[in-house]
Amino acid sequence: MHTFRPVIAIVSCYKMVDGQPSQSVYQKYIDAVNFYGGNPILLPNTAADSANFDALLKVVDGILLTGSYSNVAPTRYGATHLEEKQDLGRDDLSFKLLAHADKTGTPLLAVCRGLQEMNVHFEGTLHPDWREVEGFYEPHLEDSTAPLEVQYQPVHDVLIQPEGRLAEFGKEWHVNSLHKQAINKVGERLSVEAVARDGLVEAISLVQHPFMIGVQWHPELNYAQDNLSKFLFTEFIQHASKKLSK
Ligand SMILES: N[C@@H](CCC(=O)NCCCC(=O)O)C(=O)O
Repeated sequence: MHTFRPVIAIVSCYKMVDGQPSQSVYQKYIDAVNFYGGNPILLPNTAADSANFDALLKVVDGILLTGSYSNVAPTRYGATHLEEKQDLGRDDLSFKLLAHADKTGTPLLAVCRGLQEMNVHFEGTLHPDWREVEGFYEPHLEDSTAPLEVQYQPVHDVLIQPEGRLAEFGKEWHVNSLHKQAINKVGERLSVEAVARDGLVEAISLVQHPFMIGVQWHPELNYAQDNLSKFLFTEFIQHASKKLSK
C-alpha cells in the first residue's frame, strides 16, 4: 500500500548558476523536508502567475519559504531606500503563498527571509540593517568570508515566549544567525514566539492558524541533529499530513 507523503512546496530564488539565470533552492531545504516525511516540490517564480497558481496549490499540503540573500522590496512596507538585492519574482510568489496559507489554513514554515516576508505580508515592517538600530548587539550577521560551517554555527540564544507555539519545546535555545534585515513593526495578527537577548524578534506565528511559523534562524541546517529543528520540522510536516488526510 502506498503511504502518501504530504506535498511541500518550496519557494525558489532567482540566481545566476553557471552564468545563466536560474530558479534555485539549496539542497538542505529539500533534504530537511524529505527527512521528516514530506514530498518536496520546488516552485519557480512563474508559479505566481494566476493561470498556474490555483492548479498547483490544489496539490500542496504545506509551504516552505526559504532563506535568501535577496531582500523583500522596500516598497512592500513603505520604505524608500534603494535595495540592491531584490528578487521581485520571489516576492510575488511568497506573498501569494502567504495569502493562500492564511485563507486555507495550509501549514507554512518561513525561514529567515521567509519570516521577513511573513511579517511584511501581515502589514509589518523591517529594519533594512539591524546594525544601524541602537540596542541590537547580538552577532546576527554572519562573517561571509568565513567557511560555511563557521557562518552557520550557533551564535546566540533565542528566548522562547512562555504560553507560545514553541513553549512546548523549552525556554531557550542557541541558534545560528545569518541576516542583515530584521523585524521592526510586528505585523497584524502575528504573535511573537521568540526574541534574542537584545530584543530582536526571532520567531513569529499567525494567531488562530493551524501552523504558520516564521523563524529568523536556520533550522534546515542541522535538521536531523538540532532538537529545535527537529521540533519545528516534525510539527510542520505533521500539520501538513493532517491537511493531506482531509
Ligand atoms: N536577505 C535577508 C535574509 C537573509 C537570509 O535568508 N540568509 C540566509 C540565506 C542563505 C540560506 O538560505 O541559508 C537578510 O539579509 O536579512
